[in-house]
Amino acid sequence: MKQLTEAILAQTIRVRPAESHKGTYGRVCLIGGNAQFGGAILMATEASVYSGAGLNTTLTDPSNFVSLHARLPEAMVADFTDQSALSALVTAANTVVIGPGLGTDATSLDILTKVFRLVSSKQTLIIDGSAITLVAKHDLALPSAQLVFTPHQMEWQRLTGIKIADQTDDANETARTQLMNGTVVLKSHQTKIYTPTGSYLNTTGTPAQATGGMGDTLAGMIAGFTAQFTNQTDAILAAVYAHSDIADLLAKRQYVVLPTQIIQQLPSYMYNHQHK
Ligand SMILES: NC(=O)C1=CN([C@@H]2O[C@H](COP(=O)(O)OP(=O)(O)OC[C@H]3O[C@@H](n4cnc5c(N)ncnc54)[C@H](O)[C@@H]3O)[C@@H](O)[C@H]2O)[C@@H](O)CC1
Ligand SMILES: Nc1ncnc2c1ncn2[C@@H]1O[C@H](COP(=O)(O)OP(=O)(O)O)[C@@H](O)[C@H]1O
Ligand SMILES: [Mg+2]
Repeated sequence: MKQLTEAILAQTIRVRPAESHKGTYGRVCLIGGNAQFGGAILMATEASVYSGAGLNTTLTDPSNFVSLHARLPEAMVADFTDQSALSALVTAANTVVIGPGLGTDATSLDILTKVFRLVSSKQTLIIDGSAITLVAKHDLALPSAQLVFTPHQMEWQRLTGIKIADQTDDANETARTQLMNGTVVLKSHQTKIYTPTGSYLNTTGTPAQATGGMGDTLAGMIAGFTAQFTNQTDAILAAVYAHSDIADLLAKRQYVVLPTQIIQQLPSYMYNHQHK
């Protein structure tokens, strides 16, 4: 297993060409946030916007529209039960993220299965939070897209049946290949990333990050990075590294680091780590 270092940032985050526009930096479609978990999709969306994705649209429960717009006028919104909006927005996206705060009821399952039918092989699909639990519970067939699963250890246990104590590198890599030809970001105090081209250990991170919404924020960052940077594996690795590196920087002076504080740091952090 290779260790991730700061080199992944310069390898991934490029100086922006002058001759470019919002369309150059990708379209992200984020799906989640039921009436109970609006904060999750709000943080994921904010992380994608602040990572620099060119256009961001959030499909969520309408009860979240006002709060989302009040915090984040840059993002567009649509009702996640509106079939024609879902269809148009998912098919137009470069990167789709589904799951933060989606919930696991019949409506959530219906949305997830529709999204699985809509995505195609050129798109990156990030499956997080409730969407992972739904795939596990209903044994859903996976679509042909560039798949990225972002489970924490309990979600990985649900998905693979491997108990947390038995989640060794060999078992995890075997389970990844059985599941799909995609990437697994297995989140814990030492996050590991299993990709078709190798496995990586994240070397950044702090217990100051152990608070609700931290993974929702990572899912949004992975969306923002994959939408605008060409190499999808590097984009995932750079997002994982940056998410926890920013937390480490803040934790030098803070007992707890909030997901929204990490998001606020993204534009300056990326400015400091961009490369020609
Ligand atoms: N503000 C919000 O709206 C929030 C919404 N959330 C959403 O709530 C839904 C349920 O997700 P949860 O993860 O809370 O619930 P889950 O029931 O999926 O998992 C949490 C359980 O897993 C256990 N666990 C074991 N190892 C763990 C590890 N390494 N990391 C994290 N948990 C571990 C925890 O102790 C806990 O009992 C998701 O859709 C998620 O996106 C959460 O992100 C919390 C914040
Ligand atoms: N003790 C810790 N050390 C380092 N990182 C942590 C620690 N606890 C949690 N994290 C990170 O916080 C995030 C938690 O993700 P997740 O459990 O999905 O949160 P949520 O669903 O509440 O948003 C992951 O990126 C994980 O690596
Ligand atoms: Mg989560």
